[in-house]
Parts: sequence; C-alpha cells; structure tokens
Amino acid sequence: MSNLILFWHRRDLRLSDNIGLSKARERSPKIIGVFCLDPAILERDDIAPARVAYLLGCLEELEKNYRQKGSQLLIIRSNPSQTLVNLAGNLSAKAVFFNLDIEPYARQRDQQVIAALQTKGIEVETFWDQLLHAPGQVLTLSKSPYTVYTPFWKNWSQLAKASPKTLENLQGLDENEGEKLTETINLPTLENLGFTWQNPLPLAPGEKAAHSRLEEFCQGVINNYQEDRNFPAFDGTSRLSAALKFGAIGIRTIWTATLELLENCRAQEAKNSIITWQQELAWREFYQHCLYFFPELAVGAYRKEFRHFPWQDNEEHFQAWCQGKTGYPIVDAAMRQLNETGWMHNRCRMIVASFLTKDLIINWQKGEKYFMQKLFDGDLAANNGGWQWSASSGMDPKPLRIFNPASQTQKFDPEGEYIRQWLPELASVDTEYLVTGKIPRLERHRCGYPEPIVDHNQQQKEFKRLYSNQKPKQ
Ligand SMILES: Cc1cc2nc3c(=O)[nH]c(=O)nc-3n(C[C@H](O)[C@H](O)[C@H](O)COP(=O)(O)OP(=O)(O)OC[C@H]3O[C@@H](n4cnc5c(N)ncnc54)[C@H](O)[C@@H]3O)c2cc1C
Repeated sequence: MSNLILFWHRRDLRLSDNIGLSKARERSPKIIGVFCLDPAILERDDIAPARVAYLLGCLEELEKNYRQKGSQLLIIRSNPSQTLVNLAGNLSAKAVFFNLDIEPYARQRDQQVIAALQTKGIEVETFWDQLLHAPGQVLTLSKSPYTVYTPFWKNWSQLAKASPKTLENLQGLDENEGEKLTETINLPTLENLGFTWQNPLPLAPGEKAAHSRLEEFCQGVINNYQEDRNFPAFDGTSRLSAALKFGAIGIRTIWTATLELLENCRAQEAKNSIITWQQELAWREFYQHCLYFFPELAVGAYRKEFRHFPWQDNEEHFQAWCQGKTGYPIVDAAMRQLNETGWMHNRCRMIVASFLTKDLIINWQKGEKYFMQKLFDGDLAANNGGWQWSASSGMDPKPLRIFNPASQTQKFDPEGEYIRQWLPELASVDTEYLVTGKIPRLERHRCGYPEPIVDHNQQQKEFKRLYSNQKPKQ
C-alpha cells in the first residue's frame, strides 16, 4: 500500500504553521502538495488582476519551498472534483488531506471532492486552519452563533489558542510515479490566465515576505496602531490582509507574535495598540463565522429593511465613484488608491462605502463587487461584512451610520496629505479647501477637478426618508 499523501492547498499557501499539512506529516513523510487553478473561480467576473498576481507569486514561492523540503507542488487547472480525484487515483495516493474553508462555494465543492475520493476508496482528512477558532467553537450561552461583534470578541479572546508548528523534511515522488503525472501543468503566468497587472503589489507575495512584514510591523508600527490606523496618509497598519486571505502566513504565527509583544511591553499605550490589533484579527474571524452560519449573507442583506430597498442606482454616479471623479476629494483619493494599488486604507473603505450607499443611494452590492474586482486582498467574508456594515444592512447594532466626507477628512487627513498623494491635480489647492471639500468653482476648473456630483446634506436626508419608509410599521 502506498504511503503517499496528497496535500491540497487552497487558502493556506505555506509550509509552516499549517495544521492539515502537519497532520499529514505525522502520518507519512511522503507528501506532495497540489494546487488547483479552478476555472469556476478564475472565470468569475469579480476577480481582481492584482489578487491573481499575488496568488501566482505565492504559488511560485510555495513550489520553491516544497523543493527545498525534498518534495514538490503540483499545479492543475480544471475542476478539482475530477482532476484532483484522477490525480490521486493515478498516483495510488493513500489519502488526500486539506484544510476547510467557510465560503459557500468552497463548502459545496469540497463535499463533491470528498464524495468522489471516497467512491474511489481514497481516504480524506480535513482540518480547520485559517481561523484561531473554527465555526462552532465560539457560541453564545444558548449555543447559537453570535450576530454581534462585541460579545463574540469577549468570548473569543478568552479561549485558549494553538501555537504554530514547523514542518519536518518531506519525500517527493520517485521517477516511476513522476511519469504518471498527466493532469499537471507548469505554473502559468498572469498573462496566460488572461490578466494584466503592472503596478507593484502592496505586499510582496509569499511566505517569506509575509513573515518579514509581520516582523517589521511588530518592531514599530504596532505600538501606535490604536491611533495611527485611522490616518490614511500614515503607514499605520500591517498590510497583511492578502497574506491572511491566501494563508501566506499562519494565523497562529501572527497571534503568538502579539502575545510575545504583550508580555514584553511596559507602556500602556502600546499594550492598548496591540490589543486593538488583536481585535481586528477577531473581526476577521467574526465575519468568517457569520458567513459560515448565514451563507445567505453572500447574496443579500441581513436586515429585512434592506431586502427591497429602493436604491437609485444612477449609472453615471456609479461610474464617477469607480473612477474617483465624484468631486469629493477624500472619496476620489481613496478610489484612485484602490484602482492604482489594489489596496485601500480601512478608514477610506468605510468612507467610500458610506458615500456610495448613503450619498449616491446605490446598492451596496455594486460596491461590494467593484471592490472584489480591484482588491488584492478581496475576501468574501470581510468584504461582504464591511459593505453590509457600511450600508447598515448587516449585523450592526447601530444602524444608519452616515459618514460626512468633510468631517472625516478634517479628523483623519487634516493636512490633506492623503488627498494630495492620490489626486495630484489638487496638489496646489489650499488645505482648508481640501479638508472642507469647499473648493471654489474656478479653482476646480483650473485643476480639471469635477464639481460634486451630489449634495451630501440633501442626499442623507433623502436616504433617511427612504429608509423610514422601509422600516416595519408598528
Ligand atoms: C467596505 C469594506 C470592505 C472591506 N473589504 C475587505 C476585503 O475584501 N478583505 C479584507 O481582508 N478586508 C476587508 N475589509 C477590512 C479592512 O479594511 C482590511 O482588512 C484592512 O484595511 C487591510 O489592511 P491591513 O492588513 O493593513 O489591516 P490591519 O489594520 O493591519 O488589520 C490586520 C488584519 O485584520 C483583519 N481585519 C482588519 N479589519 C478588518 C475588518 N473590518 N473586517 C475583517 N477583517 C479585518 C485583516 O485580515 C487585516 O489584515 C473591508 C472593510 C470595509 C469597510
């Protein structure tokens, strides 16, 4: 009987701190990695070129890391429930191991793959790896999933968390087995897959870059995170989101780093900052648990009031928002940052999402999709959670949050630094004009910068009126 285990990588593009892979290694040293470029994902119309560029970069490094450990990573490009199963059969694999995911598509696909493998008599073992606590481990006293973040955090933060493990050396395929590889391909380029992305990525792909970024962040930026994370002109956040989305770094590695910092930290301000960062990691887990237990979130509003909301969906306004031409400097700067880099600062994600839904009265799902088409860290659970929070359609005990673009700018970009960085045409405009948004008409004309496409005060009144008509009558 063969002792070969196929390890199917999905959102865990790394060798270290990988629960499923460590479990496979406990069973056998002969482990071959597999990654499937799934057309059902890559051919969707909400795939960001920057995200695919990051994915391919991670796979390139993973191939190298497998070789260094004595084994190999195989790449296939078709439906995994056929090709992965055929591959496992051709190689007479003893078992296929993989880590589970919370997304509705992945869960359904995995059921098909498991069934097909079992029909062939191939053992399947699955694990939870991408979260510190799997769905079902964090429940209310009545054993229900949480729908509010604060009590989730209180419970989640008290639970004991696993530590990361390193991986011993592996054994690869022998020559005979290598000849049976009919399904595998060389890792394609971005262009082979039909995408183009030329700008530098906000974080270099792969395990090594993610670890260096964590180290750098923990050596300095994290100590002022509580304050600095709000200012989009600062490098005040970790930028680890894509690494977390694709699992270029393990969540236990990140958590352990925060615990070590807390242990060695004396200043209360720095301690608060580290805890604030931990709370962001818990938001990530909260939204993943929500999507797991309420998969319908992926296709519509959580709150009834928003299921038939009379969105105005003006296409010209939507295009102006996408292109960063709304005439509201903070909104436009943020959208240009997204379009040019594939990343947007969290404060700005909240501002532009509020603007799209409350000022332009456009369905949040259009914004959600546009973000997925651009973000290098685009992630269904976090993106959907962020959009539903901003639209007031989601699990937020404080509905009807409306951000005022001018007061947000005055608080969080008081010198207009961020605006000037992303809207160079406004570089010479007075700070006072930039932060109030009250740029005189002639000045706008001189800079080639548009007039505001809507009036914030009027639109928020209109939004509230529409909303009050939707509320269930007592
Ligand atoms: C409308 C909207 C859409 C968003 N879309 C995404 C998305 O597609 N992918 C994504 O990873 N995040 C998304 N976020 C959350 C947040 O903006 C990003 O995680 C963050 O800006 C990434 O930068 P960072 O890695 O420097 O974050 P840091 O501030 O360093 O936070 C550390 C990590 O915590 C997690 N995190 C932080 N804030 C949140 C949050 N509010 N919700 C869930 N996880 C969080 C991320 O994994 C992040 O990398 C969205 C937020 C909003 C308001």
